[in-house]
Formats: sequence, structure tokens, C-alpha cells
Amino acid sequence: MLKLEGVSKTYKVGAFARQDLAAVRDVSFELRPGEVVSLIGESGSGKSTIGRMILRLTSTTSGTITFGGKDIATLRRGALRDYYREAQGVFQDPFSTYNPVFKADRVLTMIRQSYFPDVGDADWRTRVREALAAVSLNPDLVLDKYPHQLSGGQLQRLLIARALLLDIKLLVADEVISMLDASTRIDVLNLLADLKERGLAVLFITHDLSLGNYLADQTVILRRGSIVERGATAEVFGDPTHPYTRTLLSSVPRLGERWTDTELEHGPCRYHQLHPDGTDPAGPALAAVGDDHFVACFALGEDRKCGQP
Ligand SMILES: Nc1ncnc2c1ncn2[C@@H]1O[C@H](COP(=O)(O)OP(=O)(O)OP(=O)(O)O)[C@@H](O)[C@H]1O
Repeated sequence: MLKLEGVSKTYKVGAFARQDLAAVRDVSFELRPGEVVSLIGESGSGKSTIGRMILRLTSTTSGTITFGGKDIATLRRGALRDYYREAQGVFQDPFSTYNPVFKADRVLTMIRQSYFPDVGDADWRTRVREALAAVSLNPDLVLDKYPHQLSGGQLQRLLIARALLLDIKLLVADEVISMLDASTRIDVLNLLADLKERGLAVLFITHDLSLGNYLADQTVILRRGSIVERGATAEVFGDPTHPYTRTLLSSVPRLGERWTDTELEHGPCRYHQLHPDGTDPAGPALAAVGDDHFVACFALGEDRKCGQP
């Protein structure tokens, strides 16, 4: 359904935008209907940039992103609107999406104005109630309230309800629970699991490995803009092969903390970011280590056994 092929993003930074910052490098993965893919990496690894490119909030520098076989970069006006009916994002800070001056349910009214101007009042009220029920929100407790009268979890659910009004097929959930307290976190996670049961595909962006494990069918581990390991969640978590994934897994007890950019020790195995002779700064390609398990590894890419110098 959603396919990223060789997607890269380079930002122009510094004085007079003369420096290049490679935020995402040659990223490829797929998302199928009803599947949750976790995109995991530390701060600055390029996760949000990938989410924003999928939602066309940022352009790609190279590579293609297709949705239902169509290159999303080519979508214009009506076709782009249709895309947003099917693909929506919910982001980390729910408070920033709401205008404190207006009641919170204005986010729903705006969807009606933009997408359903011909739907009658009674029909619209039914749709809103259904969408709120799907996210376990009581209409009497949230409609007609200002954002400051609602909790972060309620505001986040309301944003997911807004997406559901559009009958979406893909939800990009970018750190949707990192700002919520522990009890609300599990509620929103369960809600995402329900959405998956309803056939929705979810790209679950997180810096928290344990949360990714909870939900995802597929896991993608990102480091400095590149995928270092990806595959079926059970395989990646059951047999973490890249030293970076191992480092992340060993730091799981520090739940909720943001990782600083972890330095890896260069051991005998060569599946690190840089080729041992320093000739390939682009990093190694992904090599298969299981049925549905790939790891960035020069040794494997060169048909040598992983771990051999
Ligand atoms: N609009 C921008 N202009 C220039 N550089 C940017 C821009 N957006 C992101 N970056 C840089 O690109 C890199 C990747 O950022 P991105 O926000 O995608 O990472 P992230 O993994 O989502 O991090 P976080 O978890 O902190 O949000 C970072 O070095 C960031 O500073």
C-alpha cells in the first residue's frame, strides 16, 4: 500500500544554506493494510522527516514514495486531497495542533467544511459520534470544550477521531504518546491496536523501543538517517544483529529517556556504518539474515559470515 524506495532527504543548513545535512539516506520499506510498522531511532535519526515526507509536508530529495501504486510527489490538487482523505498524521504535541481560542471540536468542524460540505447536520452528528466512539471518547465530555479543559490523551484521541472521519487507510503516528502520562499511554496504544484490527496501516514513530515492540508487525531501526536493521518485529527483537540495535535493546530499562547519539564500539565484526577501509561513506547495504530480517552489514554484503574480519 505504502512503499518507500531509496528515499533520501538533504536539508540545506548553515549560513546562506551552504551546507548539506543528510537527514534521511536511501530508506526503503513497505507498509501493508492492517500492518503496524515501528520506526525506531534516537533523536535526530530522521524519523519525523520520513513521516513528513510520507505526508507530503516535506519534499524528498531523491527516491520515490508510492501509495496504492501512485507516486505521491506527482499528486496535484484533487488527487492530493484524495490522498489526505486516506493518509493522515498525528504528531507528538497535541496541544500545538489546537488553537486555544477555539473549542477543541473545531478540528472536526474544519474537516466537515473541507471535505463534507454537503453532509447534513444529523448525518454529520452521527459520523462524529461514531468516530468518537471508535477512540473511546464520550461526546458529552469533549464536544464544546476548550483545549485547556481536556487532557493530552483526550486531545490526542480527538485528533485520531478527526483522522477517522476521513476514513483513512494510513495513519502516521509520530511520537503520539511520548508526551502522555503512563496510564494514558497504554490507552492510546490500545486504541492504535484497535485501529490496526480495523484494517488501518499505522507507521508508529518512536524513540522508545519497548513501545515499538508492543504494537508492531514490522520494525525499522534508523540510525543517522539510514536503516541499520529491519524486519519482522519478532526477528529483530528476538535476534538483534546490528550492534546499534543491540545497544538500544540493552538500554531499554531506561524507559522514557531520549538516547544521546550512541557511539558504537568497533569490535571484530564489520557490520558498522563505515566500511573498514573507509571507502564507502554511504554505509553498507541491507543483507538478509533471516526470512524477514535484514541488517546493514558489509561482511554479509560481501558474502562473508557476519563477525569475521
Ligand atoms: N526543516 C529542517 N531544516 C534543517 N534541518 C532539519 C529540518 N528538520 C529536521 N532537520 C534535521 O534533520 C535531522 C533529522 O531530524 P528529524 O526531526 O527527522 O529526526 P527525529 O529522529 O524525528 O528526531 P526527534 O525524535 O528529536 O524528533 C536532524 O539533524 C534535524 O536537526
